[in-house]
Amino acid sequence: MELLKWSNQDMVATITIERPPANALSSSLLKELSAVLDEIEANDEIRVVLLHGEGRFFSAGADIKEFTTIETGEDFSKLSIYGQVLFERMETFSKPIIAAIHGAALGGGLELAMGCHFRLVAENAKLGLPELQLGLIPGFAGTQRLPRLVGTAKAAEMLFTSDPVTGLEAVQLGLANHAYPESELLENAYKMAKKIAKKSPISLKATIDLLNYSKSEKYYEGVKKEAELFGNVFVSEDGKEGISAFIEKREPKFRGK
Ligand SMILES: C/C=C/C(=O)SCCNC(=O)CCNC(=O)[C@H](O)C(C)(C)COP(=O)(O)OP(=O)(O)OC[C@H]1O[C@@H](n2cnc3c(N)ncnc32)[C@H](O)[C@@H]1OP(=O)(O)O
Repeated sequence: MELLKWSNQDMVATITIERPPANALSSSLLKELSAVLDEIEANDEIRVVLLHGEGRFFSAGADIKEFTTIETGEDFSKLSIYGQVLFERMETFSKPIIAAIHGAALGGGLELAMGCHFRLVAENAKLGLPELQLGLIPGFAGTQRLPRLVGTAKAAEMLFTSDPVTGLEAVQLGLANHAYPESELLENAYKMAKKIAKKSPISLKATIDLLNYSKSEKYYEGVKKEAELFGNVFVSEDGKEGISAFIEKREPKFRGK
């Protein structure tokens, strides 16, 4: 593994995202994550998974620079489906997965965290789905998971404005379970993971299976539609403008085309 490392101690697997400077989720990183999940799934000594990021951020989202190498709307839809399927696998995984978020979880980074069973955050972390700032929309099921966690109106505000919430606000909204000073986040996350690891893996798996029944058919229809529209927005002029503006570090000018 080049972009992730993982270790196993006390029946807790800790996965660390290591892709400086922003832990952006390139397609290779997503493939590595899938391979790590295969290994963890097959390892009976692991009962809980803790996911966090090395460096300044948990993850600043999908790799915006890689977007410039993708040409067709169909290929963007394929990328969207790849992330959706991977994060669905996490939410339906046989072992609990906890995200420990410091710095920022933005765009695909927050979508990755929302694919975990719950989130623990640093008080000053920033969590948001800023894709509309890029002339795009979320594509890794964020449009469906965010409203389930924070309600439709707050999700609409976060999406329309692109403004992130802090770790403390995320707890008030139900997006995260607990907030800690950044220096104490990992220690507390690990403590909770070890507590969960003492439970029977059979009842943990059964609980995860049952929690997933709270997702309706509409949820899955929404995820499918998201992938289709994700492809559409990328081939719009505004989508190209938003990505160029990010790379050139300037404000985008959207024209509705
Ligand atoms: C399906 C999923 C879709 C998506 O996820 S779309 C992406 C959604 N995410 C975003 O829009 C977040 C974009 N990033 C930011 O807003 C900011 O960055 C941060 C708030 C994370 C950090 O800001 P600051 O502290 O001022 O640092 P900095 O100079 O902007 O970033 C440091 C370096 O990291 C690169 N970077 C940041 N985010 C991404 C990204 N998502 N993809 C690729 N590169 C990224 C930058 O470009 C820069 O790099 P350099 O030093 O070479 O200029």
